[in-house]
Amino acid sequence: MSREVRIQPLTAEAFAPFGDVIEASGTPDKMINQGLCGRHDDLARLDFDGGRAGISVFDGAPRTLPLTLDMVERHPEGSQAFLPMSAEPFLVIVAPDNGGVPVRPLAFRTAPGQGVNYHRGVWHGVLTPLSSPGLFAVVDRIGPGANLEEHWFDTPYQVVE
Ligand SMILES: NC(=O)N[C@@H](O)C(=O)O
Ligand code: NI
Repeated sequence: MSREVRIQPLTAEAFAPFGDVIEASGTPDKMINQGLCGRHDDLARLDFDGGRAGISVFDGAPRTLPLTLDMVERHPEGSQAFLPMSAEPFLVIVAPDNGGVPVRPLAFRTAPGQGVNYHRGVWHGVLTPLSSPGLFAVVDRIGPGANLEEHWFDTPYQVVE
């Protein structure tokens, strides 16, 4: 079976088994600030078991395509959200789990203005900007323990356009 993974556009529906797409889509849940701001409310399921929520900034080096994907990781005790601090698309890679092992991954390209929240324990590729600046606000668990499990594929996948 081919080890090529084709990139697809990110949609909330396709990403739903893995997490939440964070974006201002459709009608705001409410208008605030004297009608000058639309609030798109409560867009992500957050989880920080045994810890607390933290906000960090990641400054990621941009990657080129095709991308050799040799590892995915997961955070057993918490969710992890990536909110781009630029309008540049980035690559989102996730993989279904089969008995504690990730199977064939999926790759998505975000649209400008889209962020993602990986649900607790979901296999994902590490932050993969596609251009500079690779700046992201990251909301994830701050607490004891590594909260990190890595899986290195015996044979890497090639993520392609
Ligand atoms: N290790 C770390 O903080 N970052 C990764 O979890 C990632 O998903 O990029
Ligand atoms: Ni992560």
